[in-house]
Amino acid sequence: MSEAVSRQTSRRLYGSDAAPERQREAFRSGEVPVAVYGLGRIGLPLSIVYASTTGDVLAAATDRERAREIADGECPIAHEPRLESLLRTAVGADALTATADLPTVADAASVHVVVAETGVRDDDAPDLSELRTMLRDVSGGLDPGDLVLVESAVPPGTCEDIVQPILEAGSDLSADEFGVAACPSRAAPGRALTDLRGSHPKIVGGVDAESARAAALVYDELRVGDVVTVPDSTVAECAKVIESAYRDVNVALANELARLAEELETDVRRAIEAANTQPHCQVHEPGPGTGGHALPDHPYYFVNECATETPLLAAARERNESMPEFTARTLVRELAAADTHVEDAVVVLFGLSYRRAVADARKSPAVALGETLSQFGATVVGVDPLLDDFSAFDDVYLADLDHVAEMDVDAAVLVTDHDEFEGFDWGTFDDPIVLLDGRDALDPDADDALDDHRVHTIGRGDD
Ligand SMILES: NC(=O)C1=CN([C@@H]2O[C@H](COP(=O)(O)OP(=O)(O)OC[C@H]3O[C@@H](n4cnc5c(N)ncnc54)[C@H](O)[C@@H]3O)[C@@H](O)[C@H]2O)C=CC1
Ligand SMILES: CC(=O)N[C@@H]1[C@@H](OP(=O)(O)OP(=O)(O)OC[C@H]2O[C@@H](n3ccc(=O)[nH]c3=O)[C@H](O)[C@@H]2O)O[C@H](C(=O)O)[C@@H](O)[C@@H]1O
Repeated sequence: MSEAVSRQTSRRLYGSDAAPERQREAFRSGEVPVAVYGLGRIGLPLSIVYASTTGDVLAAATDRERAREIADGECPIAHEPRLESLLRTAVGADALTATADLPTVADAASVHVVVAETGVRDDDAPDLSELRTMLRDVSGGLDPGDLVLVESAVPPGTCEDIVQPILEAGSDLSADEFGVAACPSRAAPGRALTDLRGSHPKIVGGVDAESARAAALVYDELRVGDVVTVPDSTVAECAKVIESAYRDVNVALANELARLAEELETDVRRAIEAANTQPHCQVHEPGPGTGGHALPDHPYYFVNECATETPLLAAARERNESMPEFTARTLVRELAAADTHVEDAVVVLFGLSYRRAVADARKSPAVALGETLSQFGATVVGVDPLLDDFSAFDDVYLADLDHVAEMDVDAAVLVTDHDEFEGFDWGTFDDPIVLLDGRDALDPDADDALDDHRVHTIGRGDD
């Protein structure tokens, strides 16, 4: 094969007959044009990891405003360490080109990384609408030898049954002319760049062996962590869903055990900690519920998409989804013990995001908790120093942390234990309040300011 053709094939990885080292060199040098579609919580950090590896990535957003913002080096994602500075560096070095011109991007790239939001709809059926649209955009510019890497979390079988057919239909190519691999992101918000660089292995599964080979080469160059190549794309998709389902079941176990604390009149949290000193026992932590993009959604990829019954996964979902109401009813009981009726109560929710250190209220337990307490007649106030989008909280008044102590408060619930609450002076409330700790974040023995308040911790039946 002539040098020109060989160099041409080194622009493309899927089916390339260039020597593997030549392919790696072509990828690292930016000769293999890469596009990342979807510049959100995962896609934007990922595009920066690509930019720092290849020196030239096309970052494709649907939203022209977001593309302009990123092209100007402005970072739309908060609370991701180093993201803002690395974005400015990548844009300044012309290593990252942000655009909303999707057809041009799709034509230019030969590695297409798709990071569309996925999840389930209100009826808990998979919602792949954003991914389908993104794939149609990609298919318009797909060429023989291109490789599509699906980073989104999707139901098992998606790459074979949905991704490939959409790409074939939109490109007039046959499935054996391009590669598709499931490469589900395992990054956690708040540490996305660290995780994307390789804090744990990257799972890769191709619709065929050549897709898997090319995808593994890309991630081996991109990351310091190991690449785990599994037999096919469905196995990779399944692994991601299993991770979330395992965590959901484990948290559901912790929450179910926590509900026993009152009856047993014991410290179930401490008992879990003691049980976990056994290497085969790793029960997670009880809390007021489970939010985010994974635990509330991914188990339904099995429960609602498989004909085979999965009662354990369904039960875990039910247990975790009922924790906000359990938390609300526990608060009503504690208020009554303090001679306060919930209808007369002003209740402050500390932490509205779905977990600590993130600014994201997606399916946060605080949403259901606020709604339930409002239905019980309470006046509910929310405080979250990280969050900037409060659109999920219809029934909740918002307050700043600095002003909440000036309010006439009857109760407070620690829903999400942001670090920003650690220095809060609980002594600034004029009168004793009911204080429900959903995250075992308070320490009455160490903090005298708590002495005047009626403190109860979910999972503790002896406090
Ligand atoms: N957020 C998280 O904690 C994690 C999410 N994931 C998975 O990563 C995937 C993406 O999640 P997020 O980044 O949180 O979603 P996101 O909603 O923050 O980002 C998706 C982005 O894609 C853009 N977009 C939609 N259609 C597009 C198109 N046709 N072309 C270009 N851009 C388009 C949207 O405007 C948005 O900015 C999901 O499958 C999720 O399950 C995986 C690990 C962690
Ligand atoms: C298997 C796994 O650890 N998945 C991670 C998870 O991250 P995510 O940001 O959703 O946070 P998380 O720590 O799982 O917490 C989810 C929810 O569950 C709650 N939670 C979590 C752990 C626990 O012991 N108790 C508990 O109540 C959290 O408060 C939160 O409301 O989901 C991410 C995702 O896929 O969206 C994934 O990339 C991350 O690696």
